[in-house]
Amino acid sequence: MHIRIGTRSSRLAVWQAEYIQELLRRGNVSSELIFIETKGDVVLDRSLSKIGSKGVFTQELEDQLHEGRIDIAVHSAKDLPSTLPPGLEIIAFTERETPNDVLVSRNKNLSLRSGEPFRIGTSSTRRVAMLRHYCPHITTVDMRGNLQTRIRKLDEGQCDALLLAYAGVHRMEYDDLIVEHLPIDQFIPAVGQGSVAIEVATSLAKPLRQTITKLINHVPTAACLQAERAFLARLEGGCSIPSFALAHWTDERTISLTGGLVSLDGSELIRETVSGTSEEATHLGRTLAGSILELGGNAILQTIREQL
Ligand SMILES: NCc1[nH]cc(CCC(=O)O)c1CC(=O)O
Repeated sequence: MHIRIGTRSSRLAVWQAEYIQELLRRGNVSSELIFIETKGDVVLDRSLSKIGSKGVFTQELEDQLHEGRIDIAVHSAKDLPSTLPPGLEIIAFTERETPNDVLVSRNKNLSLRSGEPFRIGTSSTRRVAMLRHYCPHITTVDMRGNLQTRIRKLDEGQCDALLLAYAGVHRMEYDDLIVEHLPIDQFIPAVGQGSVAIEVATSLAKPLRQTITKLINHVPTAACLQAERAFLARLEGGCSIPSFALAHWTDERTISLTGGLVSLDGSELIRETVSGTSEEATHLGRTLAGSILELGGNAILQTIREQL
């Protein structure tokens, strides 16, 4: 068995693809990497919400899946839209890395808790809105590009710190630059943060599919992501809306899902927690989205759509 893996060529994408190669190798499955550029890699002068929220980092890989030039596409689960195009599906999610966000800086004394004003580089609508909500003394600077590019911009003095997913910072071995771990009960991450997803064409041969799922899929993570992604799908939002959700799997096969929405100006933050069995994961996500929309989420989304 040999698998052609499609991946973007940023260092984080390659780390993820090589991690998948290693999981396959443990099951004696050989593989090769095929590098594919996406719009998100090429267009760096516009914010993601302006390029068009859906599939910015996934479209070109999906085209290659459809054409049968690659067997699987590897993505950060966070970058995958909540609804996939017809003919494609996700068959595995890797075990999730610690999901929180971290503050990255050359200045060890910086802290969001101190109340001191400083500038944070980020292009995430969620992070900007959450900072406005929890830390109004902070200024944000719009900043696109992969991790290496952002750290270069930090070093050039375009900002004093970056707000990033721990998963990516750790995988790129920038742990030394972490000056603060953000509290997970306030700064709830984006749906899927910290897990790697495997996307395939629904036509992929069954034995291949079963082997991949067996070697790569982490059942508790997959159940959590199913709940989180159902939440996101119901909000019909990609990365351009400031939504957040994180599910926890407890040993009794129970999932607890916390998530919500924050208005772009940070003035309103709506969040709720629901729990149920892992079999009801999709239902949990939809239920959470329903109550968030009712509790004021509809109005927040309406305002955002008018501004985009
Ligand atoms: N939006 C880009 C992106 N997609 C996945 C990660 C980090 C790794 C992960 O969450 O799997 C990042 C960078 C970041 O948000 O800091």
